[in-house]
Amino acid sequence: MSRSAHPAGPRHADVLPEGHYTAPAADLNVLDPKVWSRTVDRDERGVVTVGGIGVDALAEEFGTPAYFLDETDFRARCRAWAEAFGKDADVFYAGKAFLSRAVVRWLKEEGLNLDVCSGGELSTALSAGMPAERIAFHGNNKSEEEIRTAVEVGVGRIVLDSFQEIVRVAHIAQSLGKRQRVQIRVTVGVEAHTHEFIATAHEDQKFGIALAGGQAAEAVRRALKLDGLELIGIHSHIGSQIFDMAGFEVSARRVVQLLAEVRDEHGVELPEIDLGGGLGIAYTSEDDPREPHEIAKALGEIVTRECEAAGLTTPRISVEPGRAIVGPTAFTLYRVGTVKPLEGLRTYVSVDGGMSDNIRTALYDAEYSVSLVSRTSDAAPMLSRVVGKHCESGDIVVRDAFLPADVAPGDLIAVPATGAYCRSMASNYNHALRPPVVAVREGEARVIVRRETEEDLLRLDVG
Ligand SMILES: Cc1ncc(COP(=O)(O)O)c(C=O)c1O
Ligand SMILES: N[C@@H](CCCC[NH3+])C(=O)O
Repeated sequence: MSRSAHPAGPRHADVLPEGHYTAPAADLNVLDPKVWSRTVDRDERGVVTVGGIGVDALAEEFGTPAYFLDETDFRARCRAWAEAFGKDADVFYAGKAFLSRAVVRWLKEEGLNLDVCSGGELSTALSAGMPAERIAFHGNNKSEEEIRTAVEVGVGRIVLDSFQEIVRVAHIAQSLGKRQRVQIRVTVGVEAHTHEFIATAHEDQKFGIALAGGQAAEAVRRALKLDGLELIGIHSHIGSQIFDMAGFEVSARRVVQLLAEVRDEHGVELPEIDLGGGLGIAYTSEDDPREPHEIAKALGEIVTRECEAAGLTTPRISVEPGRAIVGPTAFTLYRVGTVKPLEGLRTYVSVDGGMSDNIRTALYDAEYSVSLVSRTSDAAPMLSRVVGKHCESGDIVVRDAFLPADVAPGDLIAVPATGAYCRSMASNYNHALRPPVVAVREGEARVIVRRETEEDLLRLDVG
């Protein structure tokens, strides 16, 4: 993501401070459809609406801060992924991005499968009626209890992450008189172009078993020998928020090479490969994500080509998009509190949430956009930093963005593209109450995850 300093000075700065920010849009009132979900608009009063409901009414009914999730957009994205990959492939929504029972029901209705990575996600999925065979269970350190539950309920696949886990899952399955379908997660040695904390295919990190040095081949050797396991394929996930397809292509090629080695050594053609998730979304107008059909085409072609070259039957492909489905479907609505202009620097616009509802800016230096949504404004663009109310100077929601210079206490501002990894990574820092998630669809809004209350926090504190 390239950013350049804008030549024109904002209201409070004759000389622009250092920072990475895009030039303000020609009209700050215009909402870029790249970063806003599909039913977002402005009404005749200038108030932003989602699913036909104004944010003023939403703030009044549900309070702020709150996440508003555009269900129409979520379902459309599920369908786009399912259609792009077609009947010969499987799409597993990665629940870590955001999971609730309503989401599980939507996934089920739209024909998607689900990737879970903890006992908690598994029980949410099951309690909302996701059939176990449509669930993949991930994790680098699944507990014995989690494995036992997953095997007992009959999840469609467990993705094995280490040599120890191969044995652990085999023993548990055997003790339950079952044969568990499994994939082995390999690290293909790709340096994905993303933040270091969310890249997962290089060798020096905790996930998977390296292809390098024949370790993955050894893992296959061991898994094939164990009665409790039915090895159905190889899994690779190279990281998250990735735009460049090159990493996925290298990964696909290396996974197919392993399938060919397995065929040569064992006479077995593993029927599936999973290329993970990680597809990037637009957080600002400068980001240009790929559409699901482009991704499906690129991955399908590379796998088919490599398999033909190796004389293999093309395996069934699966993918695990999380962010690319839910990320763009929600925005966080905040009420502006203190507005503090710092002469020669920028204006700090404080909101009633912060790093407790969006840790991504602090954790990954993530970039977000922000708009004034309770009204339009013709005021000049003002270089702003949207900050929260936590006792921490790094409590930044949007590092550098332009808001109209007349933004004032009481205004509503919204940060788009917060559907993924915001509510799911939310915390109670400073005893903040985690905000609700409100689903909006065709003129109706309903809470799908309620706001935490002080009683919730006090109940955990058992003295
Ligand atoms: C194994 C696996 N699958 C899928 C995902 C989902 O990634 P994303 O939300 O970037 O699509 C992740 C997270 O990075 C993951 O670790
Ligand atoms: N939580 C990260 C991505 C990690 C994805 C899961 N392996 C984010 O917000 O971008």
